[in-house]
Amino acid sequence: MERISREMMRKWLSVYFILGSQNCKKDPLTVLTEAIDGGITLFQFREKGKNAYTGEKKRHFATKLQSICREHNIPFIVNDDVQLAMELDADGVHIGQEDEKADIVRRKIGHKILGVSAHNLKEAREAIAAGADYIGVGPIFPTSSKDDAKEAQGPSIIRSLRESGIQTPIVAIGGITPENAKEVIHAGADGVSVISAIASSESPFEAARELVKSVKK
Ligand SMILES: Cc1ncc(COP(=O)(O)OP(=O)(O)O)c(N)n1
Ligand SMILES: Cc1ncsc1CCOP(=O)(O)O
Ligand SMILES: [Mg+2]
Repeated sequence: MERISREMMRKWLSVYFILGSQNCKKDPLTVLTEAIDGGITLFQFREKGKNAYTGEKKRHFATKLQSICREHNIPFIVNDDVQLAMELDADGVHIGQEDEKADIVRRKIGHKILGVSAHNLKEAREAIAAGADYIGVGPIFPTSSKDDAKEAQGPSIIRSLRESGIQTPIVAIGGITPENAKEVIHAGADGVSVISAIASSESPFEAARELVKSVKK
């Protein structure tokens, strides 16, 4: 397997859904299946926060979500837990500034997809130098899905990264909805990453469809 091309990465970032057991109103497996039917392009398993599964329960839950992704050809990314990603032979890993260092993770995962969170130009440049295939930028808008989230920066952070010459694929995250998704795409993001817009929706299928439409417009 080779490193993913920028072109393919941009396509996959289009509507990037993140989920953990704590985010869902109904059965997470149903939520993921509906979201896939609605058109999501990439999935991240993010099991953290209050009452999050750990150990064997976490691993078992991850394998169920991964099977659904495999059935539908949706790449499966693991948040934070590099060891779990390797054990499951996931398609990639997402890490942030407080996690294991990106260059070390790149060495561990070979050519799997590496996503790294960045909040400013310095972090973005370091992530790219360390081997990130994409950067996750946010929170763009206020979010209640991450306890330790930094202050929202607005879509201007993405515009400013692009104006500073960052050409690596970028996904915007934090408080993104079908209503504001267009704004971040116009600012230069390749896609949007969401938890609550899909996971807390009465209809994850409709929510995913609306996001797909907004990102395309
Ligand atoms: C696509 C994407 N972007 C950013 C994040 C946030 O990662 P991090 O800063 O490590 O915070 P946690 O998600 O680990 O709480 C992400 N998960 N995905
Ligand atoms: C994981 C993460 N990183 C920055 S904001 C955020 C949470 C995004 O969740 P939501 O889409 O519900 O605002
Ligand atoms: Mg993290």
